[in-house]
Amino acid sequence: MLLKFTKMHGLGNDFVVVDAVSRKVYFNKAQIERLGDRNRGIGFDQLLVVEPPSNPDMDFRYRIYNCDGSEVEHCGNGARCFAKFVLDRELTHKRIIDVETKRGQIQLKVLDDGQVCVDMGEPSFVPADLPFVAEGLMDLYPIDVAGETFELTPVSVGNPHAVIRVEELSDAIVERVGPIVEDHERFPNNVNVGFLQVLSSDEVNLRVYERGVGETQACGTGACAAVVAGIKQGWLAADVLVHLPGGDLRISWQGPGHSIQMTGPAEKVFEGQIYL
Ligand SMILES: N[C@H](CCC[C@H](N)C(=O)O)C(=O)O
Repeated sequence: MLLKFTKMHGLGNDFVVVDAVSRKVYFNKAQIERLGDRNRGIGFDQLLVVEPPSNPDMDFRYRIYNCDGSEVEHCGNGARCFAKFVLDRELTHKRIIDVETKRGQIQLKVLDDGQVCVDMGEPSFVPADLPFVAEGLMDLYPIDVAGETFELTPVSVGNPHAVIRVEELSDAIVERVGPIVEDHERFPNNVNVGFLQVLSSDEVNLRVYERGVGETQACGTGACAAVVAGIKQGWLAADVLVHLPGGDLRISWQGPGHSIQMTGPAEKVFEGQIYL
């Protein structure tokens, strides 16, 4: 089967996007891993599959797969690229788009400058919502990583995140600690690991070791998780500029009962086709 796709990225977090509205297409785990392989396939952090909605009140459904083939609940950078994709391909002419994902319903607004504002839904700090194995509710959760103790804030943005505040964002800590926490037994479904350096109450540096991928140049849900964790801990204000290796995201959260708002770019790189 000849598969047509669009290669896109959000701040260097890269995607292959497939239109499964015009023509149904399904992928098995092995196909996703091969397509995602940067040496033997196309290469991507995530595969995004755009489908018709199951709920008639929604405009689309889109499925998200990490390059290891695992299907996940939410993808912030992917949501922005999804919005650009469906407008570019004239699958819709709406600039406010309602979408079903595995985590639930989200709303995307395509702004006049081409940036996309995403209502990312409400976060949860309840360990069971990630899931994260914990004796009870705490502010910060100590976790043992190869004999060293780190304090983390568990956050669900629909997908699971462990946010660890650090004084310095060294390669060593991301490369050493990221893989161990991502696969830690206290996260039964694994976890995305964010390393947060607070510069001021409204500006941070962030690196994310993503579940099922490794470190990416940017992580939208990771930026959301880091900001709401910082607000919960009293480190951050309601509107934060997040510097990621691939660029900046603006994240806003007005507190419990409110959705997180994320605004950022979406870029198309090329269109291609490949035999599955
Ligand atoms: N690796 C994530 C999914 C992609 C998230 C990231 N690319 C984003 O922009 O939010 C997970 O397994 O939950």
